[in-house]
Parts: sequence; structure tokens; C-alpha cells
Amino acid sequence: MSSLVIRQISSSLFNSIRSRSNISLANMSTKTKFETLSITVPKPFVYNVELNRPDKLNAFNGTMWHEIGQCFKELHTDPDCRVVILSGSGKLFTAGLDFKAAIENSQEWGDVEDVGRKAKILYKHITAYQNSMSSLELCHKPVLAAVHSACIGAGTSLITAADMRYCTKDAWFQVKEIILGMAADVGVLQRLPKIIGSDSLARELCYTARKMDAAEALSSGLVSKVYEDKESMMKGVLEIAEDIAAKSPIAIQGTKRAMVYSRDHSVQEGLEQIALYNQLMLQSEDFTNGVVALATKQSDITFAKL
Ligand SMILES: CCC/C=C/C=C/C(=O)SCCNC(=O)CCNC(=O)[C@H](O)C(C)(C)COP(=O)(O)OP(=O)(O)OC[C@H]1O[C@@H](n2cnc3c(N)ncnc32)[C@H](O)[C@@H]1OP(=O)(O)O
Repeated sequence: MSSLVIRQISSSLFNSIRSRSNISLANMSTKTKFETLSITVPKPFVYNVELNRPDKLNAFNGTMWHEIGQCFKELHTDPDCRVVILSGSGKLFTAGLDFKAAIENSQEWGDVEDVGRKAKILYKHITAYQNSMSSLELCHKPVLAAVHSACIGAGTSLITAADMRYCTKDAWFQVKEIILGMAADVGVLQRLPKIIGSDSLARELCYTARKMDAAEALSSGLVSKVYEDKESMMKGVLEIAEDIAAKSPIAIQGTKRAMVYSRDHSVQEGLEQIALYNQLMLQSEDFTNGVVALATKQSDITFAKL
């Protein structure tokens, strides 16, 4: 064995021990407290963000819109978080827009007479809500949506900004905005056709607001897997999340960034983006350690926090 490989192996083992010692149990507790979200850490590096207004069917009020954006912005830079599971508490995932809160909030622009000024206020709200949804995508950590029972309106927009989706067999999805007399404006029209790969089916769902059941969600590619019930879903999704959390965070975050970027750019632009990323990241210890582990058949490799 060459001295270079020996040096690499010792560096790899050192980093592996250092990474393990970096996993501080003190950090694995609920962090920032949110009013409408519950954050827990079920396994090292795996966070569970739960929509937590069960008595209001997890409907989106102003606070929830704001806190989702705030939460994913924080998780984006949290080195203890490598993967996020997004679920809902109570009887269903979410009933979508809280129409009672929406009626109250409309007073802010309802009293303004001039159409241009009203429009400006509405624009501010719409773009803030869009940013809240997009925060899942802008967060470099993979987000796994776990849906049980109903996922309506804003909820369907929310899960289309996640990386992967899973559901229970009693789950159903609805793009309901058309019934409210509005064109959906927080991401589902943009993201759904690309996820399910059928523009025709996406338009049918958005124009008719018909419910899509779990079997159709699976066959159309909206979800990756259907589970018997919420308990088995949470267990199964946690296993997938743990698997991802054990991988190099540089590799996982780079992969997410490349896939989000490539969805919206040409193949050539995507190739350039990943070449620029990897010209830096292939110099990281994760790459050296990963290759050495493979070459020396080490199976328990761990990676330092990022
Ligand atoms: C710029 C903003 C862009 C965002 C736009 C987003 C748009 C959308 O999200 S459109 C979708 C809006 N949501 C709905 O239309 C869902 C309406 N609710 C239902 O269909 C049913 O409630 C549901 C199937 C979710 C559950 O049915 P279930 O029989 O189990 O419960 P209910 O007896 O119907 O409801 C229990 C109480 O919850 C209240 N409630 C239900 N949904 C909402 C909601 N979205 N917002 C506020 N409150 C909701 C319902 O009124 C009942 O209250 P109470 O009568 O006081 O017991």
C-alpha cells in the first residue's frame, strides 16, 4: 500500500472519529419554537417539521405562512439538520388556506380605494406566500413530504416544493383554488406538471379541482410510495431520511442544488453548474474519505457536519 493511501486512510479514520464526536446529543432537541409548527429531531441529523394546528385542520393562517419560510431558512443553515420530514399533526395533512383567517386579512386591502394601491398590497402578500413555499426548495437539505388523509389547495402547492413525497393509502390531493374563483398562485401550476410529467393530467387536476387518490398519486409519480397508515409511513420515511442523513452532506446538498437548477435550465447549463460546484467540492475531505472507504471496504464511514 502506498504511503499516500495510508495517509488518506488515517485522515479518513481521524475525520470519521471527529465527525462522530461532533454529534452532540445536546443539540438534538426542539430548536426555535414556532406557534404553528412543531419541530423534532427523531434521529441524528433528521428533523421532522410538523404542521401543527390540528384543531384548525392545519389550515394556513398568516402565522403559518410566515413560519414555514422562517423555519426552512433556519434549517438551510443548521449543520445538525441534513434531511427534513414534513408531516401534519391530527386527522389530516392540511385543509389548505384558512378561509376564516383569509377573510380577516382581506380587511388590510379591502379599505384601500385605489386599485393600484390595492394591487400593490396583494402583490406583497402573494410573493411572500410564494417565498414561503419556495423556501423548501431553497433549503439545500432534502425535504420528504409525508401526507396522510387530505392535502388540499395550498397544501398541494407546499408538497410540490418538497424533494420527495409519500402518502398513506387514505390520502387524497386537490388543487382546489379554481373552486374559490382564483388561479392558484403559490407554485402548484409551475411545479406539478414537471413532477408528474404529464401536462395534460396536471391541467385536468387544476381545471376541474377533482380529488386525486393515493393510487393515482402513485401511478402519476406525485408520490414515491403509498403506506398502509400514518404510523407505517412515518417509520418508512424515517428510514429513507436516515439513509440520506448518513451520506456526505456535501454530496447530498450538491445533488439537490444541481437537480433543482437543472429542472429550470438547459442540459448544457446544468452541466456547467455542476462542473463549477464540483471543481470546489471534489477537493473536500468527503470525496477523499468516500473514495478511500470504498477502496478499503470500510462500511461505517461518517461525515463531518456542514
Ligand atoms: C395568496 C394565497 C394563495 C393561497 C391559496 C390557497 C387556496 C387553497 O388552499 S384552496 C383550499 C381551501 N380549503 C378548502 O376548501 C377545504 C375546506 N374544508 C373541507 O373540505 C373539509 O373541512 C375537510 C375535507 C378538510 C375536512 O372535512 P371534515 O368533515 O373532517 O371536517 P369539517 O367538519 O368540514 O371541518 C371541521 C372544522 O374545520 C373548519 N375548516 C375546514 N377547512 C377549513 C379551512 N380551510 N379554513 C378554516 N377552517 C376550516 C370547518 O369550518 C369546521 O369548523 P367548525 O364548523 O367551526 O367546526
